[in-house]
Amino acid sequence: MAGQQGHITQLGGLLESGWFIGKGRALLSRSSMFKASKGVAVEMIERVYELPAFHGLLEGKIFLQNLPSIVTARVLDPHPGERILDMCAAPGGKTTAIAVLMQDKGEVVALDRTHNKVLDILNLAAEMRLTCIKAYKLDALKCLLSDRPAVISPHLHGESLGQDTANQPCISEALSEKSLFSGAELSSKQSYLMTQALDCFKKTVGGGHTYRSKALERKEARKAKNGPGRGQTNGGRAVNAMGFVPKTFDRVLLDAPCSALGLRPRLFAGEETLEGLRRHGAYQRKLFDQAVQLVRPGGVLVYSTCTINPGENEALVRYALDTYNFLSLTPQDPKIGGPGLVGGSDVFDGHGFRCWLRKGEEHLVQRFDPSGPLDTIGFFIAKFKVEHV
Ligand SMILES: C[S@@+](CC[C@H](N)C(=O)[O-])C[C@H]1O[C@@H](n2cnc3c(N)ncnc32)[C@H](O)[C@@H]1O
Repeated sequence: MAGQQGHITQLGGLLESGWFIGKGRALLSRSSMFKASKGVAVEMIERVYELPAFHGLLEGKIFLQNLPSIVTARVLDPHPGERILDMCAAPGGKTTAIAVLMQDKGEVVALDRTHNKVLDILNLAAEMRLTCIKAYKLDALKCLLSDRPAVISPHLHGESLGQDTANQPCISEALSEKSLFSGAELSSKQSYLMTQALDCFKKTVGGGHTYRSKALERKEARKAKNGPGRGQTNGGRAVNAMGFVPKTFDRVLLDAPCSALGLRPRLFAGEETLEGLRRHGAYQRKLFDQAVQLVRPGGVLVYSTCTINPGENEALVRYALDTYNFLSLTPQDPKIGGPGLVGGSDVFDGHGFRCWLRKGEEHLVQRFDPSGPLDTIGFFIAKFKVEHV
């Protein structure tokens, strides 16, 4: 694309490998376009394709997804009736794709650490009329109940307990015989926590002696007047989760926050430093350490990113396989992306990101190259079988 502010610009071109998508008037100078992170750069005045905007159109029926995102949900291979965890879920693209594949039967637990993003997930689920999605606000670095101090969080008392007991994961875990008594060996800390949660539940709800704070009474009055609010939220408030019992999910998806170096179009690039890339890698490993413990024996863990940085992709796989001997890479279906990178690079030395895949492992992952013929965003998917006992 060429042009100066105010000039008519041809977008795209009639190149053999490209498209002519129309003519537009540049509203910013070329240099401002590449500096601005927001705003309208070009006003389209003549289009070849009159494509409508997808968002807001056919609400609940269409949700625009990148091809690798759909592939990720399919690679996870969720089945109706299963219990799935989507650890970093907002805005819920993959969460909803998973729920659709499960025919809305079973449970998809979707987490995000940001309150409003949890509301986005709930809104999207409500829009698509998917009832098996339960979204909670939780820092996925603190997903494991065994990591919590052996005290009951204040949110178990009073208001939130009275409002939405069914949606409190720790309580529903505590009440679920499956989690409490079948197979999952609980540490003394977890048992203590469970007992406390049960006691708390019996005292406040089960026994009929419900404690009702003034704040709860005010909230209930508002709810009676205004309706229940959006989705499963309490009048627009996301529910906090405390964490989950280890080894209780059939499948876990970690679609990790990343450097997003695969995203296209990317008008503003060049912010990342090597140190920043390393920080992403370190953060992803911490999230992975949580994810791996939540999968039941024989279950599946899928790790994905929308970056092309091997330090966040192949190096994470190396870390996973070298750290957890009960993990193995498992073939993916569908397999559309190319092979992963074998070897390593000294550029990533010093923080354990130097080593990537070993020969033979490259075909068990999918790497989507944004400059390749598939014309997708850059993306990476690894699928692990979890065999711990
Ligand atoms: C790559 S996006 C997820 C995209 C989403 N899976 C989808 O397909 O729609 C990463 C998300 O992780 C969330 N996140 C980052 N750190 C987190 C943490 N410690 N706990 C929970 N969520 C986190 C961010 O808020 C962001 O929404």
